[in-house]
Amino acid sequence: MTRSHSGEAIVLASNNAGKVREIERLLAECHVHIRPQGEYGIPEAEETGLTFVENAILKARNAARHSGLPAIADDSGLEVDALCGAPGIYSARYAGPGATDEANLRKLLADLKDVPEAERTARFQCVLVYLRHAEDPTPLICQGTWEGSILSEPRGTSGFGYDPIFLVPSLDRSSAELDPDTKNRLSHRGQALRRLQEQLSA
Ligand SMILES: O=c1nc[nH]c2c1ncn2[C@H]1C[C@H](O)[C@@H](COP(=O)(O)OP(=O)(O)OP(=O)(O)O)O1
Ligand SMILES: [Mg+2]
Repeated sequence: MTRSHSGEAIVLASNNAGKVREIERLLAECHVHIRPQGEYGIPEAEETGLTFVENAILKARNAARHSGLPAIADDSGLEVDALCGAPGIYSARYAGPGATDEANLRKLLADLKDVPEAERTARFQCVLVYLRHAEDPTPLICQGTWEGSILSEPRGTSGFGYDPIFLVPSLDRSSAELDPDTKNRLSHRGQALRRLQEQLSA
């Protein structure tokens, strides 16, 4: 952990409890001390970027600025080929501002109702950004991608977001049917976090 001052907490710039659980689980293994931004009463950043990396930087900078601590942010989403990459960076607000996971997932199923199985390919994208402080000019940026396809009905109860309709072809299960360690081993977020850990300890 040479990039963060030893023992100092890192703020996790996310209000998504599902993400926080997954990231905490992975980072616990390497003794990184992270605290979700909710514990510091940090106001939510506006996600005005046009790319995952821009939004992740905006979120991390907002958390670092308000806390005075290093920060990690995750910007992620689902790209569906039949929808030309939508909902993409707008995944969290696909059914409108402040939409629930359930509303977003239902809208996606409705938009794909006439799309045959073979054309329902999709992938999760995750970009993680680590800033040592709000003005850090050299953020660490790591990415992960998870290929799959969109089911026609939800399956499983684990995870969050679009997990119940994301089919992991190699396992013939939805990502909401995976236990947390299996999801972290395969997922876009797990891949990005392992890369970030390598960079943090380099
Ligand atoms: O592993 C995943 N399994 C299922 N769904 C997922 C996953 N990873 C991202 N997603 C979906 C959830 C949300 O609709 C969007 C992320 O949006 P994104 O703005 O990055 O996060 P958010 O607003 O939920 O929380 P926050 O910005 O506070 O971190 O993509
Ligand atoms: Mg968000």
